[in-house]
This record gives sequence, C-alpha cells and structure tokens, in this order.
Amino acid sequence: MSGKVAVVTGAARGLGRAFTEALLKRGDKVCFCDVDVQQGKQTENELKKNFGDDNVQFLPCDVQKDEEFKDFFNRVIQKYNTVDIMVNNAGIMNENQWRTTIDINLTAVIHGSLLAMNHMKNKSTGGGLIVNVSSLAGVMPVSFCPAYTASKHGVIAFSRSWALQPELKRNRIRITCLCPSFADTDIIKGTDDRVHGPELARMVMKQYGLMVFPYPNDQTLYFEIVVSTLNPYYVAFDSENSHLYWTGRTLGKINRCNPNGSDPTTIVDVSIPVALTLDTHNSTQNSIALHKVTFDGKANQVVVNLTAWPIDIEIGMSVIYMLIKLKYYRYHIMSV
Ligand SMILES: NC(=O)C1=CN([C@@H]2O[C@H](COP(=O)(O)OP(=O)(O)OC[C@H]3O[C@@H](n4cnc5c(N)ncnc54)[C@H](O)[C@@H]3O)[C@@H](O)[C@H]2O)C=CC1
Ligand SMILES: CCCCCC(=O)/C=C/C=C\C=C\C=C\[C@@H](O)[C@@H](O)CCCC(=O)O
Repeated sequence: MSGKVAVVTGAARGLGRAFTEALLKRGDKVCFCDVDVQQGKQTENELKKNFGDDNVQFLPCDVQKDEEFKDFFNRVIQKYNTVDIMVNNAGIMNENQWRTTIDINLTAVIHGSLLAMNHMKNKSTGGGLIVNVSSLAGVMPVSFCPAYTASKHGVIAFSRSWALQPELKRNRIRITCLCPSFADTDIIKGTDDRVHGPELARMVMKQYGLMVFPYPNDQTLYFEIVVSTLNPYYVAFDSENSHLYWTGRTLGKINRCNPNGSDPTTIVDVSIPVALTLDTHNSTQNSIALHKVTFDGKANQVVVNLTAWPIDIEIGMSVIYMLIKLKYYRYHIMSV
C-alpha cells in the first residue's frame, strides 16, 4: 500500500508533521503545506535528510485563502501527476478569533476535500482517501471553546454526509475523520488567552490527560491504520458506511471489561461511560486486539470479541465507544 502521493495541510509541526512522517515511512511521497514558512522549510529539510529529497516537499500555503489553496493543490498534481491521499489537518483554536477558527478548521477542510474529490474522481487510476482531522471536540460539547467545537462538529458532519454519497463510493473515494484527544502540541500552548474559562480548560485537560507527543502509541498509529484502510484486506468496512472515527482517548482498559483476562468474549455495559473518568494512554502494555464488534440489538450492550492480535486495546475501545456514541450499528471491524 505504499507508493501513494499524499498531501498534508498544516504539517510544519505537530500532528500534521507526524502524519507526514507516517506516510513517508510507508513509502509514500508527501507534499505538505503550512502558513508558517520558516518552520515548514526547516521541517522539509529535516524530513528530506531522513526520507530522501524526492519524497517530500514543502510549499507555503494559507489554506484560508481559496486561490492559494487551489494553486497549492494544482502544483502538487503538476509535480506528481496525482493525489491519492488528502489530509486536511491545518487547524487553530482561538475563541477570540472565532471566525478565523471556522474558516481554517471547517471552511478550508471543506475546500480541501472538494479539491481532492474533484481530482480523485477524474483521475485515470481512480479512487483515493481523504482524511479530515476533527477532534474529540467534534463529538462532544466543550464549554471552553464553543467555536472550535462547532468547527470540529462541522468537519464530522461534512465528512459523514459525503461518505454516504453514492457518487463517492462509485469513484472509490473514502472519506475519514480522525478525532484525537488532547495531544501535547502547540495548539494547546497558551490556551488561557484563547478559551472561555481557562481553569475549566486546565481541569478537563488534566482529567483527560495529554497525549505526550511524539508518543509510541499516539495519533500517528491511528493515522497509519486509517491510511491502511485503503487496503480492504486490513480493516473491512460496511460498504454503506465506509468512514470511521478514531480517537486517541483511552476509553477503558482491558481488565475493566475483561477482569480475568481469559474470556475472549465480553459484554461491556456501555450505559456507564466509565471510560470518561479513566486515566489516559497508560494501557499500551495491553496488546490485546479488537477482533470483531457486533451489536446484539439491545440498547446498551455490545459484544466484543477480543483476540491476541497486536493492535492496542486503546484503539478497540475507542472504536467501540465511537460506534456507540454514533449509533453505528451497521459497522463491523474484522481482523485479517
Ligand atoms: N493537539 C491536540 O490536542 C489536538 C489537535 N487536533 C487537531 O489537529 C490538527 C493539528 O493540530 P496540532 O498539530 O495539534 O497543532 P499545531 O498548532 O502544532 O499545528 C497546526 C499547524 O497548522 C498550521 N496552520 C494553521 N493555520 C493554517 C493555515 N491557515 N494554513 C496552513 N496552515 C495552517 C500551523 O502553522 C501549524 O503548523 C488541528 O486541526 C487540530 O484542531 C484535534 C484534536 C486534539
Ligand atoms: C483547548 C484546546 C483544544 C484543542 C485540542 C482538541 O481538539 C482537543 C480536544 C479533546 C477533548 C476534549 C474534551 C472535552 C470534554 C469536556 O467538554 C467534557 O468532559 C465536559 C467537561 C465539563 C464542561 O462543562 O466542559
């Protein structure tokens, strides 16, 4: 599944840079943009050293500016002839600049997705993957940053709606959202001046925990898996609901739902959101995998079959949680 051409927006640093590295490690070629030209060039130099001059390129672009974004995208096509993977990652969080927050986090994601779709449906090889970076704030209200939260909800609504479009399926284009929890990047630095109620923000971050970044089991892992879904052999999707939400949030530890660790089938009572009060990101030792998720039709129960398949439980639990939250009853994840 390597050898694809990918675009990543806002990748001079943070999660975008990590996604870029994840793609480069797979053997893809990546063209990334950022409004921060100095940081973009520095990152480009560092990545070229590790991954080769021809495989990665930085181009300055402010995704808020329609023409600039379009030109950037066209320049990638000119250089590489194609775009197979489009990662709309650029984002900010500033409640004092709520309009800009919406413009970058939502309007530009819509624009980037449409640029990618138009290209992907017309290209001769056909198909592609669009990864839109939302947030856990895209699936729940967050009182200290309402505009940011609205933008991230919008990203999910937009992506889910397109994912149901027959036209997209016909053209073998998959659209996906990532929903990270708090990760220790620049976006959460100096938060006090940019949120309503900094104390609450600090408290929630403490409660949820910060994904230390980079982290061996951080968002890039989820990202790699999402990208690998280009290969249907790895993770199978319901054909009518071909999009998935990953979150970095640890929603439960395996011993919570499977106390003796032996029974591979466990009933999780999902009416109690135990996960939301649990510690985060410390369960990486438990390398127990999600094998299959099925819904038994009862309102608050989900049957989880776990096998010793080397994917972290964090992922499994996150998926389960999201399925429940989003009432994604038709969804099946299958092991290889
Ligand atoms: N770090 C976190 O806790 C979480 C982050 N996210 C999302 O992940 C994405 C990446 O954020 P981080 O890496 O955490 O933050 P970051 O601040 O480290 O990186 C964001 C990048 O986007 C660039 N950018 C901002 N505005 C731009 C524009 N108009 N045009 C082009 N580039 C622009 C910035 O220069 C920066 O390089 C964002 O969409 C953010 O909302 C989602 C959930 C949690
Ligand atoms: C502050 C910067 C946010 C940018 C990074 C981001 O997108 C991260 C979001 C991650 C999770 C957010 C979860 C928030 C949950 C709370 O809203 C919920 O626990 C309720 C807390 C009580 C309240 O009244 O807000």
